[in-house]
Amino acid sequence: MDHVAARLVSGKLGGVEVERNVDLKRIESAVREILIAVGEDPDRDGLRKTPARVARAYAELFAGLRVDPSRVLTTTFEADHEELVLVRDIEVMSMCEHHLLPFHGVAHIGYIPGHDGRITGLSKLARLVEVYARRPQVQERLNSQIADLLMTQLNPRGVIVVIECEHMCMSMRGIQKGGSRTITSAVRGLLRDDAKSRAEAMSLILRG
Ligand SMILES: Nc1nc2c(ncn2[C@@H]2O[C@H](COP(=O)(O)OP(=O)(O)OP(=O)(O)O)[C@@H](O)[C@H]2O)c(=O)[nH]1
Ligand SMILES: [Zn+2]
Repeated sequence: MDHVAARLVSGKLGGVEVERNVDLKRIESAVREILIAVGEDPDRDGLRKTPARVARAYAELFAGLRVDPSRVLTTTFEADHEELVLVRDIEVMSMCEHHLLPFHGVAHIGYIPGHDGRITGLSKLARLVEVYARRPQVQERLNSQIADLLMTQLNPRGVIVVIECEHMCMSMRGIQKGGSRTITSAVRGLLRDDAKSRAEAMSLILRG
């Protein structure tokens, strides 16, 4: 197995090099065992390559475990902008750590730059979502990890992250309530402490 494929298709996630390879063979043998355990024949034509496919898919879906998120926001600019910057509807695709089933939806990320007026590239916010989402996750942790890293690295006056997702573990199995969306939020700094700033950000987020 070539090393780039073992890491991820491109070898990069969130614009950052994926650090370690994944043990594809180990995933393959585990998937083969699962297929046998659920009553399938892993040697039938349609399933013969499935363990290897799932291994490559998992290498991709969990590549965020092998990327250092603090390397995503390295580009910052002087912009002399001290008001809210908000990127809405950033696609989120993650895997629930309880059932290893997907949850998907959108993230809205806003921040008020620090007094130095430094901002980051807009795409970096989406890249940060990607790195944290490609791990076994719960929505709440995904949400606070994004907010906390922005606070630490960008040194802004405030951060707000709102995530809305549908969880396949609630739609396809268990309670089977398709279409329900879970909304979580994390607010930090001025956006937590100042009701007017928070209300302004929330109204922009909820407008869509
Ligand atoms: N808070 C939170 N819960 C989640 C998330 N994803 C899945 N869950 C929940 O995790 C819980 C796991 O509950 P358990 O009782 O241990 O597992 P279970 O028997 O499969 O639960 P059911 O889904 O109710 O059938 C479920 O209530 C899921 O809905 C998430 O991102 N955040
Ligand atoms: Zn789940």
